[in-house]
Amino acid sequence: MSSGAAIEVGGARRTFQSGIETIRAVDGVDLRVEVGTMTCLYGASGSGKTTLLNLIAGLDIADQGTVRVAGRDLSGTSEAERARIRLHHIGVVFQENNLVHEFTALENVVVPLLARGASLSEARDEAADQLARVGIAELADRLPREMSGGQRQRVGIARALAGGREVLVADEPTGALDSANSGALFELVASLCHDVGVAAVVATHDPLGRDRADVVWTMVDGQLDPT
Ligand SMILES: Nc1ncnc2c1ncn2[C@@H]1O[C@H](COP(=O)(O)OP(=O)(O)OP(=O)(O)O)[C@@H](O)[C@H]1O
Repeated sequence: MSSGAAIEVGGARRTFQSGIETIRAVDGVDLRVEVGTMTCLYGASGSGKTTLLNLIAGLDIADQGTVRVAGRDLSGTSEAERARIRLHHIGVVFQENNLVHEFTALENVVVPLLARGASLSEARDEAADQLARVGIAELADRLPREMSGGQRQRVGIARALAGGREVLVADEPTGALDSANSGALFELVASLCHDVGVAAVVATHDPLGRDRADVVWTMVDGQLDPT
């Protein structure tokens, strides 16, 4: 397995203007996430976790500093270019899994593979492999509403990593799960990092996530404190 940094954030700042108030949501963050490791961002509500994850996922751009993900510098890139980088390298999972309700588990995972140019049969084969990797091969033909919250999040992770994306960005992925399902989901993310070489950064309030992570940072007022 290769080593090195999958994510390198240097001196990143993101401010928001709210009336006359300037909010420093991310205030000079340096963060390095190695290939094959899980990093947990812990911290109170409003401390800046989502804003930082959005910078790493290329959903937003830093006002200052650099954000390099999978060897690409996201600063100064257009939205279209960042969408292309996400399609190939960065999978994103949210608290609400954003699955397409009318599609089966397999079809949800097929979608990004088709967008990357795979044929339908290649995409179906790979999607089945991805579902097996997250432990729900037998649920391939179920609709999201026919699955538990934990199973739906597993489909979300399979979709996020489909096509060999090497970086996983997860924002409160267990926010809607009970503790048994949360523990199992964090365990899955850790094993994808350690066994497959994914680099994951996970924002959570859940101590179970902190327990599974290789590296834990606490975010306070837009800054990172080592834990
Ligand atoms: N688009 C925006 N416009 C103005 N302020 C924003 C915007 N996005 C975030 N903020 C502010 O930036 C700060 C950090 O918010 P952020 O959502 O990153 O925190 P968080 O740690 O993810 O919180 P939570 O755990 O509740 O999701 C907060 O003060 C928030 O109100």
